[in-house]
Amino acid sequence: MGTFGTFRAFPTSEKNAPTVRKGFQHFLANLLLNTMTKIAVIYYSMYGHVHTLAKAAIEGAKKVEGVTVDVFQIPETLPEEVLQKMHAPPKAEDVPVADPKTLLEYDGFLLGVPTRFGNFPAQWKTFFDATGQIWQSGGYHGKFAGVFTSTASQHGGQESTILATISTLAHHGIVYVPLGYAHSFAELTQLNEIAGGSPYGAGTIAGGDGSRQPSEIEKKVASIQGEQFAILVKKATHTH
Ligand SMILES: Cc1cc2nc3c(=O)[nH]c(=O)nc-3n(C[C@H](O)[C@H](O)[C@H](O)COP(=O)(O)O)c2cc1C
Repeated sequence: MGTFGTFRAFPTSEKNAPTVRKGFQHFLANLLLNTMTKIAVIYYSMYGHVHTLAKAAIEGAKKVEGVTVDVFQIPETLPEEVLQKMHAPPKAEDVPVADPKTLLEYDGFLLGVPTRFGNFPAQWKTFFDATGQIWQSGGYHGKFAGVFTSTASQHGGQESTILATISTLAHHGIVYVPLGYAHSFAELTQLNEIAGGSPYGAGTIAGGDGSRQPSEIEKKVASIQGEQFAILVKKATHTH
């Protein structure tokens, strides 16, 4: 290690060779990572529905070569006592909690946003409200975001919840990426069964008591959204 023909790239000795080798491997890994498109799937989920859609979106995004996908959850703002009264199960332990600064490293975000009165929840609002400094410095400017959602009822905010996020994205200069119909026409227009989702983004319908789980169609749409979002962000950010 350290020599290429007669050229000595690193002043290595037998003793420091392993350290130099490790450093070089680290350098190569970083170089590779910098050529990758980085996507973060960030969600808030009180009862697990949005988390399930997030997993499907991750699966879709991971199909795209040259893309890395990380997952984060939005910090809870409600006290444990209130969560218990709301019958909220414990949060996923294997998903790190998002910090606004962490997101600076990513090219695109897929946001999982369950509805609250057709709008986004206070947990998401609190997270966005802590991004003032990043907003001032334009830290998120030019990044991309897609949004998926969950509602209790069929018409309780599948579209409006996603539309409500757009003002925040606009202020940050984040480019909103809709799902559209091109790759999910059959799923979004079928009338054989009740399903969430719209051209604005994937969605699930949880039911009034939260007992309905994301259906196969809804998970498929979330996966399509993840994949198409990853393809677009990759195209937009790594053109060389
Ligand atoms: C305060 C509050 C307001 C809600 N508002 C609506 C609403 O306007 N429309 C609707 O369909 N569901 C509404 N819901 C139901 C949630 O959207 C539903 O519990 C959520 O989508 C489930 O996703 P999760 O399991 O990922 O938390 C509301 C729930 C709460 C707690």
